[in-house]
Amino acid sequence: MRARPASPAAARVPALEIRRLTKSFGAVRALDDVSLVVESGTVHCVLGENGAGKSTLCHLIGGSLAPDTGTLRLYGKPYAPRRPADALAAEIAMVHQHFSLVPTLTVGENLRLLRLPDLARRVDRVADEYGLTLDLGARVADLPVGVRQRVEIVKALLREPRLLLLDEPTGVLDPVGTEALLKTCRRIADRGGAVVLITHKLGEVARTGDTATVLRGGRVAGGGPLAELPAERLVPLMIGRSADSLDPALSGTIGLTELTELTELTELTGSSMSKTPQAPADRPGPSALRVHALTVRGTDGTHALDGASLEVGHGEIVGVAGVEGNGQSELLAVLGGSRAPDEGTVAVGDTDITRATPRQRTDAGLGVVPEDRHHDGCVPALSVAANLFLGRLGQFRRAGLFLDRRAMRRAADGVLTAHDIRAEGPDTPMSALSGGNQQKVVLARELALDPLVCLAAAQPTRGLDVGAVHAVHSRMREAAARGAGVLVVSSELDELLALCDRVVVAYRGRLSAPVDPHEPAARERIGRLMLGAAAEDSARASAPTVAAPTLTAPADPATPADPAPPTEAITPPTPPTA
Ligand SMILES: Nc1ncnc2c1ncn2[C@@H]1O[C@H](COP(=O)(O)OP(=O)(O)OP(=O)(O)O)[C@@H](O)[C@H]1O
Repeated sequence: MRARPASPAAARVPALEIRRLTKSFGAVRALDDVSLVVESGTVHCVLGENGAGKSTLCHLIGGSLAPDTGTLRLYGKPYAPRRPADALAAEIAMVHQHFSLVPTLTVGENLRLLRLPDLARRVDRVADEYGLTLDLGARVADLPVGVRQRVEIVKALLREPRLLLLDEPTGVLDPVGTEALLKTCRRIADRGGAVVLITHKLGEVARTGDTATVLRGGRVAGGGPLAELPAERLVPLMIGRSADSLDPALSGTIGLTELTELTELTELTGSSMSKTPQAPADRPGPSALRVHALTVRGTDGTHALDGASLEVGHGEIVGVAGVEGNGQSELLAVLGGSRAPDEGTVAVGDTDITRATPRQRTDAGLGVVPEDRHHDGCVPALSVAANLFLGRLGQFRRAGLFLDRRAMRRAADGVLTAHDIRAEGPDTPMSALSGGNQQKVVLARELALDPLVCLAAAQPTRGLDVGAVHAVHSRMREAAARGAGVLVVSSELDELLALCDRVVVAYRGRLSAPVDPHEPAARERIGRLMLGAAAEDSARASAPTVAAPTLTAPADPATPADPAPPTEAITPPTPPTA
């Protein structure tokens, strides 16, 4: 980011002025008379529940959408972008919720697509100034989503923009990555640039932001300098009810624990924990999920998963913590069937699904919420109803042939209401939903599996507003209470501590022995395991506890899962020094 001229006159000109912006999609008014000002030298946070209009605002500033009415001014001059190239020409860079990288190319090849002069110098400069280094030779498809996000952020910074727009950038980052990004935002603002940061995390807002605007139902619900907007004023503006009404377990997930005003909430954490119910005798298999000695090797022989073992009991919620890139992505990919393990077995109930087809996994009762649900979890061009019943459309076929669309719509309507999914209707294309509402669709679909023996979810509350986080936690607890095993991979340690019965830590492709999140020093112990302390001992200790299971084969072995394409291994990141 280039330093801005420091003349007093220049300092008074806002970086961005938005006046009375309105944008509708058919009958949906996504933005309604929205005005806001972003001063240069500041981080301006835009907050609001799922579907409030935040991304639409970003798209209007970034030129990928045009407003119906309203005007924008950039550094004092009229600004009316009609296409993204106009925004780039005006030195605005954006990082969207969904990645725009070409997965089959390397990081370096993706950067070269920007066609920027002096690319090597720019890459070095971003690495020096912001500490954002990249492995230019790594293939994007092989990178965990957090690293892909870092590539997107570097891409934006390479342009040396005057205004940087970040649409929920930290959802896919682990705490270390989040911290680095927030520092980057701060540094940009301190050097005279301007940042618009869209986030659901109030802790991030408190640590990084200078000013905020809260959107609700497409309108400005409030805003101003954050010094005058403590959390107890922001939360009601965002969700229409007071912070006191929130489940204490939520406070960590949305970052409230970092706000001194609300620390007392965290003391209550634990009061609403799920309690492991007695598993009825007729549950299939000895446990809901058994992962035994799973190994996934890269083409260079390094281990992305290195003999990882894990067991989730019926009615139990088990969390996987860890710094990103320590095998969590590969574990979910193996469970979802997009990657075949080199060694080891996976069983759901009493069914071996190690090499099962997606259909066989579903039939065995395994629901999977993948890490990158936009690409792997849904089909954006299909309707919401089709996405809700993906893989189960057969239940709506009449005479084995015709799809009873009315019945499907009726069923979808019920799910939309039950899960508070904000969509015009079941026929709306998935691509027209806000990011958080897409996430709710994927979760609703996987939770509705019948039978649901085990749900494996990566970052289940990523991108969800505080109300939706509350609902998702409740649903996962309900699924466990009904006897399903729930495996949650999350970069939010607070979320895992609040939600789980046991937490294991991924480190260099291994999983530690479980930690009881209710023990007094659980956070510190997990933190040490995340940095590798005692990981070897712990992994050794846990290995014999999961014996190689004797299992039945899936019902239809006719179509074995495709072997995973050869991939380059990702070297786990060097753990940060404490
Ligand atoms: N291309 C589109 N076609 C139709 N409706 C759309 C389209 N894009 C957005 N919408 C609707 O506009 C409203 C605002 O969506 P937007 O994505 O801006 O919300 P958001 O605040 O970013 O939500 P989230 O936090 O879930 O990402 C929603 O009702 C959404 O369904």
